[in-house]
Amino acid sequence: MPDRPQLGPTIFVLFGATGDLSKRMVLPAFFQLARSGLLGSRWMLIGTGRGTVTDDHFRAHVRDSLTQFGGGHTDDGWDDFAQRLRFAGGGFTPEDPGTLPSTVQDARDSLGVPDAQLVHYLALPPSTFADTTRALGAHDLARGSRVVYEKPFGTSQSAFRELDAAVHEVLDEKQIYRIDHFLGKESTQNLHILRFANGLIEGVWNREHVEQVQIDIPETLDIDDRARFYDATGAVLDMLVTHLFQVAAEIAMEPPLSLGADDLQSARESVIGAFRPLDPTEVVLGQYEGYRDVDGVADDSETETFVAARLWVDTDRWRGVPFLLRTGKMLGVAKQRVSLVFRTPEGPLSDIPPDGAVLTFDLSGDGEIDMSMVVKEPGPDDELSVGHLSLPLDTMPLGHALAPYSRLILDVLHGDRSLFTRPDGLAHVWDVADPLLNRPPAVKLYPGGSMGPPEADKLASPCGWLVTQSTG
Ligand SMILES: NC(=O)C1=CN([C@@H]2O[C@H](COP(=O)(O)OP(=O)(O)OC[C@H]3O[C@@H](n4cnc5c(N)ncnc54)[C@H](OP(=O)(O)O)[C@@H]3O)[C@@H](O)[C@H]2O)C=CC1
Ligand SMILES: O=C1O[C@H](COP(=O)(O)O)[C@@H](O)[C@H](O)[C@H]1O
Repeated sequence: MPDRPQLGPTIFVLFGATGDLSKRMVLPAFFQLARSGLLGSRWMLIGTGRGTVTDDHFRAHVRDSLTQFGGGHTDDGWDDFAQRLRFAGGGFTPEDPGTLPSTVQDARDSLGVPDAQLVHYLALPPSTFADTTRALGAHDLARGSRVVYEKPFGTSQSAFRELDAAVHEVLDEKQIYRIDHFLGKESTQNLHILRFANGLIEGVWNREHVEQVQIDIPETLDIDDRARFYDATGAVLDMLVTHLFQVAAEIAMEPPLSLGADDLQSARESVIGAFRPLDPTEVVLGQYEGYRDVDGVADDSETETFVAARLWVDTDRWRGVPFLLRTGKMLGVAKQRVSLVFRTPEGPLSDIPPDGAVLTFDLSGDGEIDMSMVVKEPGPDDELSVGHLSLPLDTMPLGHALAPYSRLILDVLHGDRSLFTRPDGLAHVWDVADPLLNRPPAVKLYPGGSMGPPEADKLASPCGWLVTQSTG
């Protein structure tokens, strides 16, 4: 990231500040930015909610969140951070703004800047996005502001269009930041940086050299702490058409004119228009055994906790190359792997190990890039074997990895929209998902700790999934 200019005076309004996402992700991310000196000194954070909470109670809540989810090191920098926190209660609807307008005015007065940049972060249930946006317009808090929408931004083509229209009645597209935190991961950004910075990689980034792409995010997590949300959502909406599609678009995109925000966003979002609508016979849905016994899950729930899909990208670069996508809960291993499997070359060598040449991006943690290659086994004979090279990104000497939410919030504060989704891309997402949503295959049961229903393995044949239970 090139050096960023100093942040101007900013008021960050966190809607849903006492909720789960704020506690686990947004507040720790904000604290990381403050402690790293990336926020400068001219900012305030206002939490909002429907209850009436004093500033001091809110500060105590924030401190608890940081202790629990921010790595526990709150002492350094806490006093300065705490005195910038305020709470505005009483809810926020088009009819009644509660105390938010007056709290914003107080924050402007404290900063001594009447036109401080307003950033609204909607860490709220998606059902409230439209009304909260209307309320921003009604109470004169939308003008010149930036508004961050959590996912999912719509749950079907029609719901997406309705929400998009409601939001655009109040805001210009340039003010809107639809977040997908997988785009904020260090390794995800390396999908385009590694490619465009290295001719060696860019030269083979196509169907002539790549046999298949795997985007594989198995999780060992269950859904106990968010069962109601999950049961109404499922793996297809929670992960497949959101995070996995955006990562697929990062891989599949054509070179943008520049890595400037508009060009990068355009390249990524427009290739989604070339994703072929999913064929339900190329999708496997699963539910882990015992899911229906979880508190908050319906006894007869058909919600999928696992999805594997074969996606085709109909561009000259990728025609005929399967993109294999897989994710699920309660699986045997937790990994976040994106792999390009290279074709075996024609030539003088026979017995080349299949799938020996693989470039892998590990999206978890600070990220890692790995390369497997077929090499000669040292010794007297020409025995072939597969060797591995690893580049953990946290070993880069000048690196200071930011957590995905920290990176994306920083981008919003600086008005950089490169890593956010656009409505044209999202409209295509729903075109691609529609056949699956309308004609889903039967959900197969799988035992917790396995790698999902066996039918998913057939989708990936002949190569098979690179992440297996023993990879863990
Ligand atoms: N939690 C997670 O792991 C993830 C969440 N997300 C997304 O982030 C957003 C927030 O999620 P999460 O924090 O889990 O949600 P919560 O259910 O915890 O809700 C957040 C807050 O919103 C307020 N709220 C709830 N219902 C309403 C309502 N009807 N009207 C107005 N305010 C309401 C509540 O605050 P109060 O009572 O103080 O008003 C609540 O604490 C969602 O869009 C979700 O999809 C995305 C990725 C992961
Ligand atoms: O958005 C979500 O992402 C998480 C996985 O994200 P990560 O931060 O662990 O990489 C997933 O577990 C969750 O179901 C989904 O809502």
